Amino acid sequence: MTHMIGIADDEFIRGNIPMTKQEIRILTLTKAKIKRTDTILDIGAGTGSLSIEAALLADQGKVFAVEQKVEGIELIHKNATKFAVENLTTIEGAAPQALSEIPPCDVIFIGGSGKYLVDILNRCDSLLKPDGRLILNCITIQTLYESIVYMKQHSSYTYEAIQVQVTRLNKVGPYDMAQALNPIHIITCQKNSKI
Ligand SMILES: C[S@@+](CC[C@H](N)C(=O)[O-])C[C@H]1O[C@@H](n2cnc3c(N)ncnc32)[C@H](O)[C@@H]1O
Repeated sequence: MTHMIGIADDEFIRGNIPMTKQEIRILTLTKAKIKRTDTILDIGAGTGSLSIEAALLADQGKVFAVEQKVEGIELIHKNATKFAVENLTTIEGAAPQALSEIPPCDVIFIGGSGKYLVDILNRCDSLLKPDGRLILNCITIQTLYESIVYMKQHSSYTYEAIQVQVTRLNKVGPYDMAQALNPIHIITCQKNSKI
């Protein structure tokens, strides 16, 4: 059965690793246009919330979840077990070095890159199939800027970007109080097969 995206945040097992929130996850997965047989790479997979939903959508494909923190890897394993996901492989280590064994991909997510963004983008460029999609979730302005500059310098891509800032109404006693989540930029990059 096709997975309906939008698992609630509190359904995931969480620790001290920042997790992509439900509303951002929904948008990110929608932009990726995942097909059931896709091979997907999630760089900076954190708790695995995005990887898990991607794996449920690509139930006849594969997801590779790359995360540099041991706690994240443990959380991804726990969440994969909780959601009965069997088509997900974790890779512990920092990109781009940790990407040496990844096969060609239909979809790549970058949710964390540290100081290595351009090297990671170069490696992703060699991994992404023609017509593949690369989706960046940018928390910092530097990641946003470097990614846009990279895409402008590489004519094999077209891209669009949005800024999203979600405010949830949380229950506080008898009240519903607005509580803002961090703004984020989502860049959707499409690799063209014809240039
Ligand atoms: C905002 S979190 C990602 C959240 C994740 N999408 C989720 O749903 O839980 C960013 C993650 O990227 C990881 N990270 C940062 N740079 C990395 C790199 N170069 N290679 C692998 N992981 C990296 C961090 O350890 C962190 O867990």
